[in-house]
Amino acid sequence: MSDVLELVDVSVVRDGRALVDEVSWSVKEGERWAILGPNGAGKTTLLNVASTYLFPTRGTAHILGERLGGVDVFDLRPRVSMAGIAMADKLPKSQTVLETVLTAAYGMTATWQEDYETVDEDRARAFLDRLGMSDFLDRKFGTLSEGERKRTLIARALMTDPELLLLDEPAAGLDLGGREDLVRRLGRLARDPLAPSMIMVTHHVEEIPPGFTHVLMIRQGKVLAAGPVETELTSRNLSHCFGLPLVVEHRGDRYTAQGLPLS
Ligand SMILES: Nc1ncnc2c1ncn2[C@@H]1O[C@H](COP(=O)(O)OP(=O)(O)OP(=O)(O)O)[C@@H](O)[C@H]1O
Repeated sequence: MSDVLELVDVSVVRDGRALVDEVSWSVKEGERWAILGPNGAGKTTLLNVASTYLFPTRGTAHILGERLGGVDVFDLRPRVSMAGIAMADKLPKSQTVLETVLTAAYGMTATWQEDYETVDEDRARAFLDRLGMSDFLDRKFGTLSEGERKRTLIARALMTDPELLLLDEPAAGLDLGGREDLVRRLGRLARDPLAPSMIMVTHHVEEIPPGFTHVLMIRQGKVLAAGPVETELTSRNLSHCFGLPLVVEHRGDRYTAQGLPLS
């Protein structure tokens, strides 16, 4: 298995503070990682390095075998896709859901009278179907609910056929039904051997989809645990990560966590 991502002693320093602090981490092809950590831990900063949009202040980052800083990022970027709420702000609200996904195939955010190939349109429809968005193809992106918007963004991220898919808090802001629907769909994607390697940032162990193989826990920019979910997603590690006593339970292919009652 080759490395999709390899960070060696990576630090990202702003205003004299290390937002990411000497992180060494490698993601192999086919792995699905969940990044867990409290607010401000550096999760999004790490994801921004993986997406090639942020260069480390120190250390080396290899993404899909290319060294960040030693390769033209414009060659690398089409191979990595990010589905996050930051992208939603860049997409025209008046565009339809189908157009929103289709434009990704052309490296654009808005339609510009391109002649879309039927094959691209078929792929866009198929990804939207996979994310349960078939009934929304002609709806304006700006009129979608939070959950519908998130599912559209994931379909859009898959449209470029990336080798690495980055998901920034895909279930944040969703109601229970929306979360469970998304977790099931991400679980199906995670188990698809043809799907890209995946890294997902989340605050909640309940949001880790079945089929996710590894977990990285960070706190104050430092890695506390990294490895297979079965061995690393423990009460001890999670308590250390979030700074209070937590009990992790594993039921079926899902996880839950609860704080211990105050004595
Ligand atoms: N450009 C910047 N300059 C200075 N500090 C920054 C900058 N960007 C982020 N930070 C700080 O870096 C820390 C890590 O931010 P980051 O967004 O990576 O955390 P996070 O783990 O994703 O947090 P959250 O769970 O709240 O989204 C935060 O304290 C944030 O305020």
